[in-house]
Amino acid sequence: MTEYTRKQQLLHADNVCLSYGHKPVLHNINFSIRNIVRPGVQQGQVVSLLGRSGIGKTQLFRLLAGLQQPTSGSITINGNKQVQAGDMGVVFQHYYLFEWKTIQQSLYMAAHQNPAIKGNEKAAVEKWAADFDITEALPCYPHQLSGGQRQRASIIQQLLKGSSFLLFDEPFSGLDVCVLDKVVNMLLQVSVSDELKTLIIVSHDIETSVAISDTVFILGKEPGEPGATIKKEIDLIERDLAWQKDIRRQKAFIDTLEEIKATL
Ligand SMILES: Nc1ncnc2c1ncn2[C@@H]1O[C@H](COP(=O)(O)OP(=O)(O)OP(=O)(O)O)[C@@H](O)[C@H]1O
Repeated sequence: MTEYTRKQQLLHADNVCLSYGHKPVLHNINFSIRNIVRPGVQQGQVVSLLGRSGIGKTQLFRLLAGLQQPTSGSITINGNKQVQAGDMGVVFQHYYLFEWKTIQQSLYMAAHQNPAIKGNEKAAVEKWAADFDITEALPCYPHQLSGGQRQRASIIQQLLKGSSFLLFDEPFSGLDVCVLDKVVNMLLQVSVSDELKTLIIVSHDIETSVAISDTVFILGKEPGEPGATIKKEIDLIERDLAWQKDIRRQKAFIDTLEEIKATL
């Protein structure tokens, strides 16, 4: 069993509800993300929020990103700070990039927003571009890139801004198997780049999400309930399913997928 402790609370959703008029969408959402500490290992957090289509994932994503306010309840980060737009690096499903700027220009712009790399913006852009194999794409405009390259550029853009939270909307959808592997490795690399870095993945791809996460939250709703809520939290570290290569063939992994499908 991997040795680890969950330390201070990095993000806390407290009784979050969201309604549109009389239509409740999210109801009493409660969960926390804590800092994982492993002796001798630099380790960030990778959390997945899973749920079936139409359950409210996008709405919760928008609340977490601070793009929308809950009808009641609160989402706080780093102690007691109410989350606001800009607090989290947000990687949207369609990888928004400035179409009129080259990738290099967009990445420099992101780097200039991060005081921690002031004076070293060029080196930082070049490093991430090399690490994620898009050096050749730097002089190109977004429309000249493949979907996978756009996605990597978009992730680097958020990384350069230096936010401790990165929020991903369906990062695995529409990718072929080879690119999917690259993206998974990239996310894992990002998650260990800083102990306090937290990746939150909102997805309906159960298998890939479970394969790279340490914790899974399942959003669900029973008939008659006023909105979707967190039905289950699965600690994948406790089950010895986190940070493992070739986990997908293990029985415990397959059983966990079945358990999640039954909860959705
Ligand atoms: N502006 C709005 N007004 C009223 N209802 C809305 C509004 N936006 C979203 N909804 C409702 O909120 C619910 C959840 O939608 P949401 O897009 O979050 O689902 P989802 O889990 O992301 O689905 P998918 O996986 O299919 O994208 C749906 O019933 C949707 O109709």
